[in-house]
Amino acid sequence: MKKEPISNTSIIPKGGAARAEACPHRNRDPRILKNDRLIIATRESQLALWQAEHVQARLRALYPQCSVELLGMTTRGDRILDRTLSKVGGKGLFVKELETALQDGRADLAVHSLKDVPVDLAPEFALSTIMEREDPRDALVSARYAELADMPAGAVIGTSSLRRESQIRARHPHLQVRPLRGNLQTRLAKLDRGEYDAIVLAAAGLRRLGLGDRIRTLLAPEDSLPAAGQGALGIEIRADREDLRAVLAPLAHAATTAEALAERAVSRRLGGSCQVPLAAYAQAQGESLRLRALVATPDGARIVRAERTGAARDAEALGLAVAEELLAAGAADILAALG
Ligand SMILES: NCc1[nH]cc(CCC(=O)O)c1CC(=O)O
Repeated sequence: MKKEPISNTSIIPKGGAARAEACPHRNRDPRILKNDRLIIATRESQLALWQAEHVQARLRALYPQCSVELLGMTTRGDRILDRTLSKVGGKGLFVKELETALQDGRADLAVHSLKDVPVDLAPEFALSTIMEREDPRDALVSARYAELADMPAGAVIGTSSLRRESQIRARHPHLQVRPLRGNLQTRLAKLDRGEYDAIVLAAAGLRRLGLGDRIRTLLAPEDSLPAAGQGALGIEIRADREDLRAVLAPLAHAATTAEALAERAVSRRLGGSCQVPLAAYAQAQGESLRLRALVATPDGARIVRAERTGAARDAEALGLAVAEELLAAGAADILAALG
């Protein structure tokens, strides 16, 4: 296999000189944080930077004495722009370089779109914190069409997500689905150049970048069930950094955490690779959690769905139960056929 060049990294200067004081917790408990400086590893796409800066701002507000800086990195997933990611190795592509920075101590935490975090991390890493979710739905972006149902036969719709593609093909078999890659700005530019009649993107990314006005329609979960973790941010640390768990605890969001645990349990049980059109979407309401999931063939000819409501505190068990139901209802055959 060809060896990729090692990542180019840079400390991104932000908002003046770093302060050098010690970094106590609000309670001034010196055990809480060993260092006076926290470094956040992040990809350098605009969306990744927005997300890392969001975490940086939250941490600075919680710990004003502490210097919180970003370490920007380019991952393999960012460098491979010409191929559909599911064909070249899947989700780990966006995470690995950031994990290397955690491993060798160049960074303390990594901020990810939770959707891009593999369900099974290596044992030396931990998903310590799941933050409040943005709108988890998919969005239709188009200058020409307000609804998928308005698009005429042969119209071209862009997405490189097997999950989106199979659901579109199932309901709108007369449309042409063409691959669409690149960061958000690149994808929008391709649409604006007329390479597509419409594209489908996560609403969360568009909103975060102030591009919410590009959304024509939010797709209902019945039409485009979201991916596990879509719209949520996850913070990854080295599993042995107990000191950081308490530091990050105030950033966790209980309802999103329950939703994400249920959704990720479905992906884990079903093998969660990008090769399989798989969607899992949970909605917490008080103590209860409604979970919907599906597995499809890439052409959308078969879609197996399952839905259950359970207790939010048993989120992972709910995810497993829904996964078992999918398998029994035919997902096992679909997964076997995809190899
Ligand atoms: N797969 C890329 C990716 N990872 C996270 C987001 C959007 C933000 C989110 O879902 O949190 C996107 C873009 C997209 O799906 O349109």
